[in-house]
Amino acid sequence: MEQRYATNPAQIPGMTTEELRAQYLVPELFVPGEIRVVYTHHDRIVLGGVVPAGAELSLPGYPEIRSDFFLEHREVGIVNVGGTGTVTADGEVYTLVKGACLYLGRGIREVVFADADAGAQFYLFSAPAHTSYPAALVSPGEGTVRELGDQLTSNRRTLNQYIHENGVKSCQIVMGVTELHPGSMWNTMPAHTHDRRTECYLYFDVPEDSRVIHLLGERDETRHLVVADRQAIISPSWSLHSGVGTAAYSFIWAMAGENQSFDDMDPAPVTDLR
Ligand SMILES: O=C(O)C(=O)C[C@H](O)C(=O)CO
Ligand SMILES: [Zn+2]
Repeated sequence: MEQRYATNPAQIPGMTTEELRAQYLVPELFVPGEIRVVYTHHDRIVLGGVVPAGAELSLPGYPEIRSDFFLEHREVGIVNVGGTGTVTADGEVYTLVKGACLYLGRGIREVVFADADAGAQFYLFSAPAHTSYPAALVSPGEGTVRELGDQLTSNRRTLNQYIHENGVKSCQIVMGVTELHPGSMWNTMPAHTHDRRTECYLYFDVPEDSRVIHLLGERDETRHLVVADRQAIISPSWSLHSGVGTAAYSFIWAMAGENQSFDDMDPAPVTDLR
């Protein structure tokens, strides 16, 4: 399991592009036939990518988390960004079409990923959990839907909240998917921070010849990362997180930390950005 230690905003001004990418970009989570996981010490989140590629892949209990099985002390949100696939949790089979979200709580011993048709690609966001909430599957578009932004400011988008205070219950995880409308490129602008939670984005459905320019850092000391399809970003609590694509795209956002209030944001007005 790759380890990413926690960082401090004072490190940002001295970092090269390569150093920024090494800390905050997760470039290759989706590898055929593999389960890849990255552990960030920001709120002890584990990000993962699972590509069964015709096989059955079982989630192991990694030595780094000193647990007999992965969900012994954790919970996980899973979104499929590929073809239809199945997740079997202690014998219960869940079928996830593209965009569906599955929550699995603390205590589930065995989690097995497989294709239903072909080409399933599961994204995992896991955080420490103090208790067990029931497993729940949400179909795409069946969470709490919010229409945000405006075509005039190139940020018209549909935000789907899946795991959240008024939806699927969890200990810490808040998770959903935002889809940019055709012709809209900006996400999360005006930007914000939430010093109480770490947030990670997984950009997907980014066309092969397009990129998302993702902004990070404090509002008066921003930097950018150039992000390709199915690459993830770790955004510490002190960092804003916003992006503009060279074409429309979607992204999975997921958070863990002090509270689960989606609207608990510290706004970063455009005119404050440097
Ligand atoms: O499109 C958006 O705006 C988002 O999806 C924002 C993220 O959900 C977020 O940053 C929540 O804190
Ligand atoms: Zn946010």
